[in-house]
Amino acid sequence: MSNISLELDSCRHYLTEEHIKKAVDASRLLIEEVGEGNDFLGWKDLPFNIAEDYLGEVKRLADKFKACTYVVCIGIGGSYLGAKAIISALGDTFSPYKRRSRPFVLYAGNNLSEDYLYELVDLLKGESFGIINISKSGGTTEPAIAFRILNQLLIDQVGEQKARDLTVAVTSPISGSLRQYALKQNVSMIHIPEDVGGRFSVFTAVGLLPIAIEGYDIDRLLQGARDMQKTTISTHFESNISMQYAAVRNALYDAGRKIEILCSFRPKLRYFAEWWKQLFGESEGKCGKGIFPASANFSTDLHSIGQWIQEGERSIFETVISVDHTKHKLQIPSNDSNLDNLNYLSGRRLDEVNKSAETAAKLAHIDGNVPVIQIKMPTLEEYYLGQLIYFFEVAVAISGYMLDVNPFNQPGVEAYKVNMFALLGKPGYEEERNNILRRLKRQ
Ligand SMILES: O=P(O)(O)OC[C@H]1O[C@H](O)[C@H](O)[C@@H](O)[C@@H]1O
Repeated sequence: MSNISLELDSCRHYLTEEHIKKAVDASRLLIEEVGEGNDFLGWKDLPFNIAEDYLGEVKRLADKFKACTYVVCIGIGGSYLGAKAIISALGDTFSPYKRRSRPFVLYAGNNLSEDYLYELVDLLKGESFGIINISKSGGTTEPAIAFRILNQLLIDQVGEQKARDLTVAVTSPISGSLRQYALKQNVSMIHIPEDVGGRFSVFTAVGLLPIAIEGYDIDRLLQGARDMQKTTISTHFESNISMQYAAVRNALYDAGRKIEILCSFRPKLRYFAEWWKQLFGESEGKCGKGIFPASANFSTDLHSIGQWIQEGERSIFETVISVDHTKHKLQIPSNDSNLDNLNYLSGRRLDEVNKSAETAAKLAHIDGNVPVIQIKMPTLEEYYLGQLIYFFEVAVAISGYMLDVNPFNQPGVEAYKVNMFALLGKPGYEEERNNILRRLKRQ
């Protein structure tokens, strides 16, 4: 079985002995569990430690929804991005418009848009649907509001008892209002281990349950993660691609490359990049430090921000996820009139054109002084996606430690929440409310 690999040709010269040493030291902190945030390292051994009972329960809960047309996955941040990343990478791009034998997973609670929820409710009216409500803390505002609205719709459509049967709560085993709700209402509940943070939770029910509902192979996903764990939980620089990636991106950062653009020529990886942005953004962006994680979808974006990438400020580097094989084959047909001048491509696979675009962009960007890191994966299958997720999880932990920040907290996310609660008049925020109202009057 081949593996995901890393190619650093255009940026290896940025690496110094000092960066390599820092990366080895950071790996040691992770492996010996003595770095900051070491009470949130449950993700590290999850692929090996996940109990058969727990996995069995995930599969049983997924089966509960078999007869539903839709299952709404309610959650925000780490509580939906991993599932959406994997499901989008594995799925048929046009599945919303095709007949399916499995339930279709929809997402809610990741924004506060009234139109979004109205339109979702409108779609679900009269349809058979279920809800998985995912929140580690159990009290995040966006998913809580979405659940209140969708739960009411479900009760109106099928009655209280059936609505309970069609709901699963994925939350903390200890505290939070979602847990209290599930206990009081006798709703099925599966826990997120306390020592696994939201953005590291793909290999818990947070990611596994929606992925299993869509019918994908969660055992293969975990196998990929396990195989990646064997080489990345190690201090051996030459064989540890997570450590190499962490080292080179820190070297690039020290050389003034403050923005990393995760790119791919596969639209199916668009949401993978969204998952990656949360993982790296929340883990590293603190204490006035951190690479800004951005993303681009090529070749689409070569026709928009491609200009900036080629000739704009040289503060960027690119990390390209290259996928070797497609799932389907499609040839470009010949055409007698050749009015579009495309006959030189007749009979050739579209993937050949896509790969040429990828090589062309890589060379052009290197020529334009953009360092390019390449991550190669054989196909978009569960096994390799499991590898890729785990590869990035280890990399961000090492990279964060190299930067001397705690990669496992996200204190900055609270700031907007406090202001929002104050503005909305949430009990307990009276003083903040007075301050913020005074401040707004002044503006
Ligand atoms: O799962 P929850 O507790 O609802 O949290 C959902 C998300 O929101 C928080 O504000 C954090 O920034 C994220 O790291 C987290 O994944």
